[in-house]
Amino acid sequence: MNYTSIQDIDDIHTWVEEAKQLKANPLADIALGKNKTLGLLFFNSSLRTRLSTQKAALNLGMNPIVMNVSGDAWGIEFGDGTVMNGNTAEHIKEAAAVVSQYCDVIAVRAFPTLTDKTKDESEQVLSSFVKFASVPIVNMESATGHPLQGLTDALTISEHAKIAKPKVVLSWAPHIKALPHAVGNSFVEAMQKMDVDFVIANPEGYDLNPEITKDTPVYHNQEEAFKDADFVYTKNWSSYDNYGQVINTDPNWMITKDKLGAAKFMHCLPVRRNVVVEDAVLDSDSSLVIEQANNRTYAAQLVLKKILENG
Ligand SMILES: NCCC[C@H](NC(=O)CCC(=O)O)C(=O)O
Ligand SMILES: NC(=O)OP(=O)(O)O
Repeated sequence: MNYTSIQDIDDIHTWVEEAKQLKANPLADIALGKNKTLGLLFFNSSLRTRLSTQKAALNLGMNPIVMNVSGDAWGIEFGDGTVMNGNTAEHIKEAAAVVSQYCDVIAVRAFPTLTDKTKDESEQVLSSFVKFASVPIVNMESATGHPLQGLTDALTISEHAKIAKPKVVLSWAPHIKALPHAVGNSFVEAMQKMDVDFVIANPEGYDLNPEITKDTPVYHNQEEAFKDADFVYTKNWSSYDNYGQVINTDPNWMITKDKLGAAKFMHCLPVRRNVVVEDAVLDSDSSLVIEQANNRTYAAQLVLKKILENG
C-alpha cells in the first residue's frame, strides 16, 4: 500500500484508536521492522517530519536513511521524453528504481511550485515515485496534501475533545510569504471524516479548492466562524483562485487570545509568532502545538506499521 492522501484512510476512527495504542506502547512492534529500511527523501526543508518519521521507523525497529535531494543529489528530471541537455542529470525512472533497491519503503517531501497549478495538481514528483518505484510510497507533504499531518491532527483532536461532537474551525491567518494549500487540504479531508462540527474561515479570495472543501461551510467573517469553537486550527495558505498569490495580509486575521476564547489552538508548525498568532496564545495552556508535533511520531508509526503488515 501507499500512503499519499487522507483518502487512503479507510476508517479514521479506527486509525485514531490504533495510533493511541501505539502512543501508549511505542515499542510494542519493535520486531516488525527488523532489517527493513525506510528511505526519506526531502526536496524541501523540514524539522518535525524529518525527525518524527525517523523516530517512528526506529520505534518499529526499522533503519531510516535520509537524503536532502535538493542540493545533495543530482538534479532529477521528471519530464517524459525530455532531451536532458539542461540542469537535470538523471531521470526519475532511474532514480526511483535505484532507491527502491536500497529501501523497503520510500517517503517523499516535495512542495508545490505555487506558480503552475496544473503541474502542482498533477503531483508530478509524488506520483512519479508511485509510478517508477517498486516499493510503497509515503507522502511527507506534497504539492496538494500533508496526510501524516492530517492524521496527527485527527488524533490530537480526538485526545483533547471534551464533548462528543466538538466544533472545529480551520482559520486562515496572515503570512508574509506565499504558502502551500497542502496542510489546509489534508486537515479539511481529515475533519470531513471525523465526527466533528467543522467550518472554515478565510478572507474573500482565499477559498480552498472546492473539490476538497465540498459542502463544508466557508465563512469570510472570522468572528462568526469562531462562535462556540472548541478547536481553532490555524494555517496560512496562498490564494487558490488567484493561484499562489498573496492578495491579503490583513493583520486583523491574526489569532489572538481574545478571539480564541475557550477554544484550543492548533497549528502544524513552524509558525511565525505575532504574524500568524500572538505570543499570548502560543505561551498559554490553550495551545496544543507541542503535543501535535509529538503526535506526528505516532501517526507516522501507524502508517509504517500498516505498510509493513500489508506490504
Ligand atoms: N510542513 C508544515 C508546513 C510547511 C510549509 N510552511 C512553510 O513553508 C513556512 C515557511 C515560513 O514561514 O517561512 C507549508 O505551509 O506548507
Ligand atoms: N508540520 C511539519 O510538517 O513540520 P516540518 O515542515 O518541520 O516537517
